Amino acid sequence: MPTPVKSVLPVVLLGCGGVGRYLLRHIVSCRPLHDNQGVSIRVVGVADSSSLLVAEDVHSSGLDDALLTNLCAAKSAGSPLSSLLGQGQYQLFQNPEARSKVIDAATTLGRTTGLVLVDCSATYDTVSLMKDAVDHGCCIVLANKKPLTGAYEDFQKLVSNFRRIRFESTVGAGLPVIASVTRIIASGDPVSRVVGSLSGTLGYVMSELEDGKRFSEVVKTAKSLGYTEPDPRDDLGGLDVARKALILARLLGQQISMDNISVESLYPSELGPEKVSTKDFLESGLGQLDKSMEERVKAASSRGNILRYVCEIESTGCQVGLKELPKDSALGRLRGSDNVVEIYSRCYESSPLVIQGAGAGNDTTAAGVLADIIDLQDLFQKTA
Ligand SMILES: NC(=O)C1=CN([C@@H]2O[C@H](COP(=O)(O)OP(=O)(O)OC[C@H]3O[C@@H](n4cnc5c(N)ncnc54)[C@H](OP(=O)(O)O)[C@@H]3O)[C@@H](O)[C@H]2O)C=CC1
Ligand SMILES: N[C@@H](CC=O)C(=O)O
Repeated sequence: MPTPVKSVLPVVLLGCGGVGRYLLRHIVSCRPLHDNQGVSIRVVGVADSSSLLVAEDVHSSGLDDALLTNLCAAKSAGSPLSSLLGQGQYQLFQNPEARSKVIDAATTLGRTTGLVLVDCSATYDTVSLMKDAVDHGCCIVLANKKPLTGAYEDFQKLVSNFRRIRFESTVGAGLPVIASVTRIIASGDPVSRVVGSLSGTLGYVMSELEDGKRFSEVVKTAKSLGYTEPDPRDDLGGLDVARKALILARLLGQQISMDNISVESLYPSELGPEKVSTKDFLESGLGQLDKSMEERVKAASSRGNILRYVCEIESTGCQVGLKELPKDSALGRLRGSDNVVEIYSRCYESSPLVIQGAGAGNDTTAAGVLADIIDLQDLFQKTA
C-alpha cells in the first residue's frame, strides 16, 4: 500500500466575528471529511481587532480544536481573546505587536510550508498586512471586500499572483460568481454585462416589505440573521453592493474606483455615520424611514411591480440602486436573502449564465471561505 499523503495548510485568521467564528466551527467539524480528502487545515493564529492568539511553534503545531471551540464561545459571549489565557500551548499578543507577529508568521511560513492569511474582518486596516503577506509568497483568502475596493494599486497588488488569492465570498457569499466570471474570462469570452441583485440584506428587506412588514423591523431582523454588514447602513446606503460591483468590474479589467459607481442610498445624509451612531440609527433613525419606504413599495405594487436593489456593470459604467421591475421577472421572483446574477458574454449573449441562491449569512459565507481555502491545497507541501 502506498503511504497516504496529506496537504497541510497553515492558516492565520483575521477576524472572529459572525463569519470568522462560523469558519472555525466548519474547520473543526469538517476534520473527518478533510482527512478522507488528504488535506488538513492547521489554524496557527486567530486575531481580532486588538489581539492575536498564535501557536507557540507555528512550524509544527496549530491551535487545538478544543481551544478553537472555546475561542468561538468566548467571542460569542463578548469576551476578549485574553480570556482564554492558560487554556493551551499558545501566545497572546496585543496590538501593535500582534500585527508584527502576523508578519513574522507570514515571513517564516510563506518561505517554507506556505501560509493562508484569511481576512474575515470588516475593516480597511488589513490591507497593508495582506499586501505584505503577498510579498512573502503567502496565499490570501478574503470575505472582507474592503482590501479589494480601496486604491486600484492595492487591488492590483493583491491579485498580482492570481493563483494565490481567493475572494469568492466577497460577491454573493458562497455562490460561485467570481469563479464563473474568472472561467469565462480565461476562455477568451468577453463579458459585456453583469446584472443582478447582489445584496442579501436588501433582497430580504424588499421581499418582507412586500408582505406588509415595517422597514425598521425587517432591517433589525436582517441584522439578527447575520445578513447585514456590522453597520447596516453599508447595506442600506448601497455601499456594500457598490463594493461588489467594483470587485466584479475590476475583475473584468476596468481600472475604476468607488467614485466611478453611481450609488442610490435608502437613507438621507442626516442619518449617515458621521452624524448618527450605529446604535442610534438602529434605535431611532430607522423608524424615520418606515413611511417613505412603505409608500415606495405600495406605489410600485399599484402598477403591478416590485422594487429590487439592482447592480449593473457594463463597459460604459456601473450603477447600483432601486428599480421597479415586473413581479414575474428573474429579479422580481427573488425572495428572502437570495441573490441572482446574470452574466452576458459572447457565448452567453441571448441566454445569460444565471447564478442564484442564498447570498448572505454567516454560515454560507464561511462555507464559501472554507471552500476557497481548500481550493488552494495543491500549492502546499504534501507530507506522508
Ligand atoms: N455576513 C455575510 O453574509 C457576509 C459577510 N461578508 C464579509 O465578511 C466580513 C466579516 O463580517 P462579520 O463576521 O459579519 O463581521 P463582524 O463585525 O461580526 O466581525 C468582524 C471581526 O473582525 C475583527 N477585526 C476588526 N478589525 C480587525 C483587524 N484590524 N484585524 C483583525 N481582526 C479585526 C473584529 O474584532 P472584534 O471582535 O475585536 O471586534 C471581529 O472579530 C465582512 O467584511 C463582511 O462584509 C461577506 C459576504 C457575506
Ligand atoms: N451584507 C451583505 C453580506 C454579503 O456580502 C449582504 O447583505 O449581501
